[in-house]
Amino acid sequence: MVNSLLAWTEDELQYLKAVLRWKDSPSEEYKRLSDSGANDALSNLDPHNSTLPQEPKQEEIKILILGAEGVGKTTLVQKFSKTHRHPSTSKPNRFLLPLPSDSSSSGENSTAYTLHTLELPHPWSTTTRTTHPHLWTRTLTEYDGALILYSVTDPSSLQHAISIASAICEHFASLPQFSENLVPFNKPIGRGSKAHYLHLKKTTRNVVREFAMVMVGNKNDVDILGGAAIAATAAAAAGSLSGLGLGLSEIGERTVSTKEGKEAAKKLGLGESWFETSAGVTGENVDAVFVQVAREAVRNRKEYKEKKGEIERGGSEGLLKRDSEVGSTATRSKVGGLWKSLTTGWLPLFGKKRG
Ligand SMILES: Nc1nc2c(ncn2[C@@H]2O[C@H](COP(=O)(O)OP(=O)(O)OP(=O)(O)O)[C@@H](O)[C@H]2O)c(=O)[nH]1
Repeated sequence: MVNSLLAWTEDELQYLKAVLRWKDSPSEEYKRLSDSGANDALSNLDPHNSTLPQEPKQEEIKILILGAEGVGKTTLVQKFSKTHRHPSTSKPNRFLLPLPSDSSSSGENSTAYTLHTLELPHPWSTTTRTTHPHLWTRTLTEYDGALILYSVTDPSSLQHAISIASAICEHFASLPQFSENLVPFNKPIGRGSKAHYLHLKKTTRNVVREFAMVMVGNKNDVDILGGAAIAATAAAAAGSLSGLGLGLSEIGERTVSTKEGKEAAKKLGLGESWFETSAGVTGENVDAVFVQVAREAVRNRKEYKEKKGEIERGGSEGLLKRDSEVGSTATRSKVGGLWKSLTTGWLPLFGKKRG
C-alpha cells in the first residue's frame, strides 16, 4: 500500500536543500524587514515565506522527475540525454530542447530552451510532506513542471503517481488569490495634522503560474518483451536484453492496462498529458514526454506574463481589487475609491461634533 502522504527522507532533503541553495535560518535581510513589521512584503524574499512563483528566467525550463522506486526515472533521463545533451555544459541534468514557436508548426522558427531536470530519488512517499512544508512549497515554486512516472508492471506505482499529482494540484489550488500588504500613503491627513503618514491596506491580486504535469506509464515494452513472446524466444531474447542491461527477471508483466493509466490521468485533468513510454528498451515516446511538459511550461509562463501585464496595466484599479472574493464592499474608482474604502471606518470619528 502506497502512503499518500508525501515527504523526503533525510538524504533527499539534503540533496534538495543543496539544489535550492536552501538556508535553514532566515536571512539577515529577512529578519531586518521582519522586525520592521513589513511581513506582508516578504513573501518572495525568504524561502520560509515563499508561496508564489517568482518571475522565471527566459528560456530555461525546470522539470522534476517523480515517481515510485524503480519506475525508470533515471533511465528516462539517461535516454533523453543521449539525444539532447546541452553542448555548453557538462552537467548531466541539463539539456537543449528546441521547441517550435506558436506560429510555426514546421519547426522552422524554434526557440532553444535549456531544460534542467531534478530527479527526486524515490521521493515524497515515506513520511509526510507536512514535515517540511516550506521546502515542498519552494520546490514547486522553483520548478515549472514535472514528469510523474509509474510503471505499467506495478499498480502501486500508479497509485503513488496519482497521490503525487493530487498533492501538487491541491497545493496550487490552495495558493491565495489575493494578498494584503500595508503600504505607506505618503500624504498629510489634513492641515495641521501630525499624522503625516498612514499605512493603508492594499489588496493585490496574485497571479499564480500553473504547474505543468505529464503522467508517464513507463516500460510499455513488456507488451512485446514479456509473457508468451519472451518464453518462446527466451534464448534469443536473453541475448538481446543483456545488451540493454536488462535481465529477464526484471522485465515483469503488464499489470496496469493502458485504459487504467489513461483514465487515472483523465481524472486528474491530465487527459492530454498522458503517455506510455519505453525508456529502457525501444525509446518510444521519450522525446514526446519532455516536449509535452516543456511546451506546457512555456505556455503557462506566457499566460502568467499576460495575466500579470493585464493587472499591471490596470494600474491602481487592477491592483487595488477588493471585490466579493475578498468580502469587501469598497468602490473601485482608483485612489479615490481606495481612500474612501480605507477611511470609511474613520470618517464618523472625524465628523463627530465635540460637545
Ligand atoms: N522493461 C523495461 N525496463 C526498464 C525501463 N526503464 C527502466 N527499466 C528498468 O527498471 C529498473 C529501474 O530503473 P531506474 O531507471 O533505475 O528506475 P528509478 O525510478 O530511477 O529507480 P530509483 O532511483 O530506485 O527510484 C532497471 O532495471 C531498468 O533497467 C523500460 O522502459 N522497460
